[in-house]
Amino acid sequence: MSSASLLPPADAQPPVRHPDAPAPGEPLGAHYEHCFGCGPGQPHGLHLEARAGDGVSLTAEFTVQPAHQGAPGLAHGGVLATALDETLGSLNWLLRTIAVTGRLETDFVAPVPVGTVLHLEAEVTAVAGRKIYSRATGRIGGPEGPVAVRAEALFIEVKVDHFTEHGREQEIRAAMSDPDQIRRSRAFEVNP
Ligand SMILES: CCCCCCCC(=O)SCCNC(=O)CCNC(=O)[C@H](O)C(C)(C)COP(=O)(O)OP(=O)(O)OC[C@H]1O[C@@H](n2cnc3c(N)ncnc32)[C@H](O)[C@@H]1OP(=O)(O)O
Repeated sequence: MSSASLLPPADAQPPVRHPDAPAPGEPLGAHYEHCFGCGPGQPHGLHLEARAGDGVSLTAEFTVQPAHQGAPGLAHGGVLATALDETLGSLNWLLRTIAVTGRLETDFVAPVPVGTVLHLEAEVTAVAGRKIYSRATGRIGGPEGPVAVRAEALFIEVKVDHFTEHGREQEIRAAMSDPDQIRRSRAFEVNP
């Protein structure tokens, strides 16, 4: 049961897939080398890999590593919430909207053992002004496997200044000076 702030208002609109969004089945790639959710440069990160789906939806996979434990042999709940947050956040790339998580509500349905491949699917359900409503499900072992986690979220559209004003200067400078234009833009999720 989600809280009232996650219910789209009456004037909400269906999401619109950006014409330049990656085709269904295409990997989205990491948006930032050092992102804990998807970055290849984080040794203990989730290394979550997302692929575009139809409309404003996607699928993602995350393999639970020993570094992600909470209890012996079981994934930490906060790590699972991170996987959901990352998956839901990646949807905004299909809208080409820069947005951050305002609210994330998670149901932990079943424990997730280390070694599990968590198969996630997510979709944007509605957009109302700067507010983007979305939901995700994570299943154990395969896309049709048993449900382990579910989430609903509200992302809020922001300007790139959100990152440049609040982030630490040394990382901002490094990301800004990346010669790869797409990587540089995606670090801040800016429309390249
Ligand atoms: C590919 C990328 C993958 C990335 C995946 C990971 C994504 C993340 O984890 S992002 C990091 C975590 N999130 C953050 O750090 C965000 C921190 N929070 C903030 O910076 C601000 O609170 C921010 C930007 C969300 C909203 O502030 P601001 O821009 O001043 O907007 P504000 O006017 O307060 O709110 C706008 C609307 O959203 C609503 N809203 C804002 N926050 C919430 C909330 N927590 N719950 C419900 N509604 C909210 C407001 O009620 C308001 O609604 P309305 O327009 O109907 O009045």
